Amino acid sequence: MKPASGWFDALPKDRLLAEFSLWSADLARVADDVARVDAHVDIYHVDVADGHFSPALLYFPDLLAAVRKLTKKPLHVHLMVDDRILLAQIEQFAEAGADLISIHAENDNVGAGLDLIHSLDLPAGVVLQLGTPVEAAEDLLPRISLLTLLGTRIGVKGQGLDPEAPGRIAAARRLVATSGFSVRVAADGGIREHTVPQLRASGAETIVMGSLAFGAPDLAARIGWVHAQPYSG
Ligand SMILES: O=C(CO)[C@@H](O)[C@H](O)COP(=O)(O)O
Repeated sequence: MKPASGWFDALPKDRLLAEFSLWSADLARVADDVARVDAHVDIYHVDVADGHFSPALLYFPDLLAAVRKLTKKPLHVHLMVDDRILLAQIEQFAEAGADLISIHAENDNVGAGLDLIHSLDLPAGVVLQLGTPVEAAEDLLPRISLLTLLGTRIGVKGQGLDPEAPGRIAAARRLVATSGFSVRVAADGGIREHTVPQLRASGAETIVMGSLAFGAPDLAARIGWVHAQPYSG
């Protein structure tokens, strides 16, 4: 069973949450960017990619440990890594200060990974790539706190939202509602001014913001706008 995830359960449920993707921070000045945006962040999103499971190479445990010293806000680690290193990476990122770890449903070791995350007393999430049926998450719902759906190809930023993404978010919300488990649904990738209302209307409860957050001309106004997005489902 999943451990109690106090901080995650305590986040507001009546508004869209802003996850700030540190991949889109100024990577030469991460500390400056964290100081600049911290007051507006609900959760930091930390992409970890190994160049195999995902084409990118991103973040590593010592870097997360350095970020951990910069903020008290929650750190959500999204592991896009091969099965050969998945379990070791979970342990290392937990040790480095992750508050929530998400792994991919496409990993063969997803069950063992969720067990390990729970044994480290952390809430767990599962992420689905675009081509993976939403129903692949059904049996995992009792064991997770967050279900994230990629809206773009894995490991490439700056892409537009896939047209199937809003429908997949809606399907994920229906799956969670039918299950009766307490799992939030997140949208990751393709988060733009014109896609946020669509994703929220489809049921997204958190969005992973890259350039839309770090490049905002008025960050307070933009996050206020995100928090105020209506959901009528
Ligand atoms: O994982 C991703 C994109 O797939 C995000 O974490 C990136 O940070 C998004 O950056 P933008 O494309 O929104 O600028």
